Amino acid sequence: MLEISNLTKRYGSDAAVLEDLDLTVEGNSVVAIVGASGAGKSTMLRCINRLVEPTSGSIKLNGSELVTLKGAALRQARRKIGMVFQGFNLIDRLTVMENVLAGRLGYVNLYQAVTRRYPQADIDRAFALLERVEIAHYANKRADALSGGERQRVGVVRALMQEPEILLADEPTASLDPRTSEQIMRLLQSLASEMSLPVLINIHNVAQAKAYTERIVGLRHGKMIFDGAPEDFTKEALDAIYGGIEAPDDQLIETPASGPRQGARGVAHDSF
Ligand SMILES: Nc1ncnc2c1ncn2[C@@H]1O[C@H](COP(=O)(O)OP(=O)(O)OP(=O)(O)O)[C@@H](O)[C@H]1O
Repeated sequence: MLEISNLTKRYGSDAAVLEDLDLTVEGNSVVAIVGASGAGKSTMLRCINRLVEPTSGSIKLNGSELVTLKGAALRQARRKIGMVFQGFNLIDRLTVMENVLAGRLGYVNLYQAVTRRYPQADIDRAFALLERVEIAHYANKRADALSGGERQRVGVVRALMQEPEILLADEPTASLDPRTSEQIMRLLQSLASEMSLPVLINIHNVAQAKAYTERIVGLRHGKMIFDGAPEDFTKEALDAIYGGIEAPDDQLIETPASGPRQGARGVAHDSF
């Protein structure tokens, strides 16, 4: 379980980018973080994995305080936080398997890391996860030979190799075509439930947030102004979050069964 309380972040002496944020996310739960550009979505994820230092407040993962950690304790805690990135962050010249095993770097010793001699159990787990996301047949291919959707699956598996207690995804579908985006969202949703993982997804595409997550958190200027179920995410909530930018009505009526429509997605992504 993730418990964020009174989280505030200021960069230097600038105004707060996150202000007094409270958020609790249980295992299994997929939460979309939406908000206009600059609302503080990435800063929030980066505070959780401590790539950004929170100014004040508390972030607990399964009861352990993350904000005060330093050195080795921080490195150990970071292993428990899986990250999925918009640009996949793979090493192109390495194989899929090598990229995936990089998820174990926080666990193996220096010799194993440098020589890339991973324990057999790690290799077995990597294969099992690659099979789960249906790309095991690409294990020995170079990462740059894969399509965007396949690369993102590698990114997801690498994060899962960390045996994370939470998965953070920063715009995981923004570089993908609409159909592939939906597959990745569905995959994240299934994995959250199979692995009892809380998953936080920063996402600009409101239609996908509504279709593939069970809770939406809306940020505006660093404050949480919506926290509720997708069905309660009305046009008023959308307008409040996006500051009067007129949202097309059809963004609000999508369901997982029908899937987001091309038009709605285009507007959501381009407008926000
Ligand atoms: N390292 C930094 N130093 C100073 N200001 C920063 C830094 N990183 C982010 N900011 C500022 O913090 C605010 C929030 O940025 P953040 O990237 O968290 O927003 P976001 O909601 O993720 O936006 P986007 O959707 O465009 O990625 C912005 O005003 C940004 O300029």
